[in-house]
Amino acid sequence: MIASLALSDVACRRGGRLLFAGVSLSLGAGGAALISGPNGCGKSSLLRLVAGFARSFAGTISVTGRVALLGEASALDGDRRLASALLFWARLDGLPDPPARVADALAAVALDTLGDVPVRLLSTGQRRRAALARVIAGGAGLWLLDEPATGLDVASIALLEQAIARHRAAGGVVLVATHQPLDVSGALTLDLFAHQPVAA
Ligand SMILES: Nc1ncnc2c1ncn2[C@@H]1O[C@H](COP(=O)(O)OP(=O)(O)OP(=O)(O)O)[C@@H](O)[C@H]1O
Repeated sequence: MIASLALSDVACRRGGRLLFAGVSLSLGAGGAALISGPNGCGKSSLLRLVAGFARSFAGTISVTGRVALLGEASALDGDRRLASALLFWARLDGLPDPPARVADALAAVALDTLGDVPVRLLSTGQRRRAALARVIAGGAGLWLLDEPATGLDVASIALLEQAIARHRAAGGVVLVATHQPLDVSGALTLDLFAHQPVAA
């Protein structure tokens, strides 16, 4: 799996306000970083910059490999059955054997018995795990996970941590914005609060 991420002196401006500046980070194969900081300091905004959905105000961002963003919305069709909704995206990803990829991803998040259930009927935590299954099945090298543990029970948090560990062992890279402590061994930590601009 090919993946790397390098941020150099990145600054972000939203709504006319500088959120953070001077953010640098380098992650190679198997690397991980946990982004922390109070509400509104720009964690989600940083992930969106890396995903290419917005432009940084300053600095450079370089990404190698495909990127998957786990955000608030799962983008899974609520009317489709879970396995079918995942299959839709897995086919678009163009990787070999999409049904097997989906089955493996569902097993990884312990939703393998719910593949026939329409997405809209899933519970909050199950929907979050379904979104993670989509990331797992997609095979992207760089995972951008925005509050992936929100709504998850203890067992599901362990599954999330295992999925991250497996992804890194395969050479993947993970950038996680989280308020909750997660067991991600050897992860770098990035406290965005420390990068808030100093008032003039
Ligand atoms: N499109 C936008 N236009 C203007 N301001 C925005 C936009 N998107 C986000 N913001 C502002 O940028 C700031 C940072 O938001 P962001 O969602 O990145 O914070 P966060 O650190 O992820 O917060 P939380 O911990 O609450 O998830 C907030 O004040 C938000 O209102």
